[in-house]
Amino acid sequence: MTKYILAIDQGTTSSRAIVFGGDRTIAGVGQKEFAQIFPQDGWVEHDPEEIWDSVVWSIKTALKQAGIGAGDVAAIGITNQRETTLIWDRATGKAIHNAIVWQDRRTAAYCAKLKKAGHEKTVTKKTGLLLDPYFSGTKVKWLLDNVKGARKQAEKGELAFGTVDAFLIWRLTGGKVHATDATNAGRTLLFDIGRNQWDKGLLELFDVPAALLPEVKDCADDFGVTDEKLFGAAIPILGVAGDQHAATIGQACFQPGMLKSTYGTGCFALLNTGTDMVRSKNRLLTTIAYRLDGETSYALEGSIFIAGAAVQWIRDGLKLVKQASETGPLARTADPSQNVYMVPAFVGLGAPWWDAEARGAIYGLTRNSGPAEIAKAALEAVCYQTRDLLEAMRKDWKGGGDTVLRVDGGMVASDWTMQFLADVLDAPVDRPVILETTALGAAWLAGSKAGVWPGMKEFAASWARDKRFEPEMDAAERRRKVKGWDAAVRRTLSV
Ligand SMILES: Nc1ncnc2c1ncn2[C@@H]1O[C@H](COP(=O)(O)OP(=O)(O)O)[C@@H](O)[C@H]1O
Ligand SMILES: O=P(O)(O)OC[C@H](O)CO
Repeated sequence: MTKYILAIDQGTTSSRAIVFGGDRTIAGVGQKEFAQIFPQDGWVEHDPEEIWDSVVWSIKTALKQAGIGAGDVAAIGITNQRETTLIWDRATGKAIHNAIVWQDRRTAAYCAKLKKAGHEKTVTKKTGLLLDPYFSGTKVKWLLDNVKGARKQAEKGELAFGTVDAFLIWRLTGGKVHATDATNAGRTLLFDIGRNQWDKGLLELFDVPAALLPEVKDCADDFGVTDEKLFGAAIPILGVAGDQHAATIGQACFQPGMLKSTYGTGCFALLNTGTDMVRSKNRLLTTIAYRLDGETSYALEGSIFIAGAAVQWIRDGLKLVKQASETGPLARTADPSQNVYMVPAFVGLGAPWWDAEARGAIYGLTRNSGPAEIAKAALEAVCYQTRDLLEAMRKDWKGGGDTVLRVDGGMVASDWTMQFLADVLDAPVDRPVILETTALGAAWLAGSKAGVWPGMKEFAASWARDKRFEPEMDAAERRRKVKGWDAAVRRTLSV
């Protein structure tokens, strides 16, 4: 029996497909970036066809690189940028509008209105989330209200809503399956994470017809088979999880108290709290970590909207470097006597501030400040923000944030950043050998379901560390730096 597993990692800036061999090493990779569309201040969109084309291209490339055909693949696992919202026509499979990306703030005023009317408490109780434009619910309403004829069509059952996973499942199965998994459903504002079902009251509040919704399945489940015409053979889709949940799995954070943080476009820290649905008193989110065999494990989550995106801005916007990897070495050359802080609130601030109207700022510039100081401030900002999240976790859950932080995502390639992270957290930071933890998590879901990969225990035991970063900064210096950061954030908040 074939043991190859194909993971599709559909991220914010690129789509990746990775073929894992039976020994869980990478046999082939395909990756394609796609356009970020910014129609207005605070709006972010993706072209659904570009997402689809980049996924198909990546799959074909990964299979070719691995030297195998679709018939050699035992199963597919899908993981995806979460919350990004699509609505498509069930008859044609065509989306009715560009995808509205998780970073998009167009529904900020509507969220503020709902908050003012006192709805946040109920919403948080059911969903573990907050009334913020980040999540899908208000994006769905925006599409139904702003695309001509959409609401009528939705009510007649002619349209389908989904996050990117559901859209890909629909396309991959040739329109046969309309399904998502519990982790993705849990980010929509429409799903009760305690009762594990779509919630009638929330659908009414956000004015979303039930006819739009996908079926919600476990993370390791039967999501149909790919249309044979696509890759030459039908492949079963057996695993699905939002990317941060897949990274939690890929990092083997299966025990309560284990913590991971992923540094891609944004940064997302998840603390496994087991079957305990911990309620945050510090504006963190309660989220489904994963749902396996009908049993739900929960996590506390801190979400930062801009991490690697600040590095991209330094590369593409300011053109201070040619490659993202040059930012760490550049930061190393910065003048240590300068106190430059960047608060990268390009699309508002996420946890624990949740300020949709805040915008980015740089403080402490002098005539001597240059590219090195700005690059350093951008990398440091990601670390300070992680500290803010961990401080909140420590308050919310005994033992929360006191363990080693397992890190992954594009940015963790920067040793300089990881050392500064350990320094400001005053905690060890572990970087694993396999940095593609998100894809690995999706592959494990599919591989274990297919019976070709080991169960949770054996998989967790195979997690291997590449490098541990120990804190080296002295306490007084840490306090001084964090104080400066706190002041910079205060000056950036919109209210
Ligand atoms: N060596 C590096 N130093 C700092 N940032 C990096 C480095 N390599 C990649 N990045 C940043 O990491 C991000 C890409 O990470 P990735 O996990 O692929 O993101 P996503 O899944 O959100 O598309 C980019 O924003 C890029 O700027
Ligand atoms: O594309 P990423 O890796 O930054 O992840 C996006 C998140 O899932 C958004 O919630």
